[in-house]
Amino acid sequence: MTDAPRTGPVDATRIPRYADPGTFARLPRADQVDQVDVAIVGVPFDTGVSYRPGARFGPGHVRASSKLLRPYHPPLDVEPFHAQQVADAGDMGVNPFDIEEAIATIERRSDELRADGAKLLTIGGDHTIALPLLRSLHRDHGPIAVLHFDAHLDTWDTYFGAPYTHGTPFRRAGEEGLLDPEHCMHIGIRGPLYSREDLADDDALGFQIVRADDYETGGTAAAVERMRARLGDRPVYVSVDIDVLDPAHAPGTGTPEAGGLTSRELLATLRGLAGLNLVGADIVEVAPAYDHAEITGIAAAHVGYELLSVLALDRSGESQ
Ligand SMILES: N=C(N)NCCCC(=O)O
Ligand SMILES: [Zn+2]
Ligand SMILES: [Zn+2]
Repeated sequence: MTDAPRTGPVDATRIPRYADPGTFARLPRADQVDQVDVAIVGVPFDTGVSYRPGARFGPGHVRASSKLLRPYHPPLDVEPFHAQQVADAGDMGVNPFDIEEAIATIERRSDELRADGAKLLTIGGDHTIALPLLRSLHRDHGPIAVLHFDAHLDTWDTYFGAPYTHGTPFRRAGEEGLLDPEHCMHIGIRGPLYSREDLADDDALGFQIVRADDYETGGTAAAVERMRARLGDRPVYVSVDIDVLDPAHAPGTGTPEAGGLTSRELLATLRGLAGLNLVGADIVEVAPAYDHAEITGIAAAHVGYELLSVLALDRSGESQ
């Protein structure tokens, strides 16, 4: 990274926030800057869902809900848009009628967008998209420590015989050798399963679990401690299914489950990643048709801001 001046967001004291076509956080487009450290990229795809559709509209909604973000992050003492060049690379053009073609496109576009060293923060889209993104990252980093925030395990085998769905990406990733089984973790798991075997299968893939209920007993600090111990110094991919939040904090999603994290707990947990080796991240399952007053969109935008802030600390070599 050089000390070249960075192009930051549009100044909200000169051009009102609601005035322009929406990039994430009013950042420049990728084609407006010389070099990109972190690319925000939308993946408007929801053909993998098992219940409510609509996450294909997630990228636009999260961008629209991100206009109020400001340049300075006090708890981490970092300016995520100045410590690194962040830019919005727009949306991938993925086929809504052919899941296998869609995931091949996502994998190829991830390779292309990362070719010059940019890291990706991807906005879904349903959780299916994590599989091709991990395939792409595995080529550069080998087995990945996946930190997965979700109400659901997403390690099921098939739905209606279909192997590529939003409930199965981490099962496929494990089978394909993309995961580092000593260093993966789910956070926020809760609710009914199909059977006991779901947990045994999940365990065999290498996931440890911080359950949503664990926040009741140990609080955020204990969750962060377990998370950091599990991830160590491995290359970490952070996958945030917005349904990790309680439906009160994220109604706009396709498979809501009661009893989830508050947005404060999620944001504070993400902050606990400072200093770890993040190689990429996604925010998935935002389905705006079920949202109200941008509750879910704003939560997702702040998740993005926390991720960009810990990425900035990675790059500058600072840590908490
Ligand atoms: N939201 C995600 N990623 N997965 C949910 C799968 C839930 C199910 O239909 O059993
Ligand atoms: Zn989920
Ligand atoms: Zn999920």
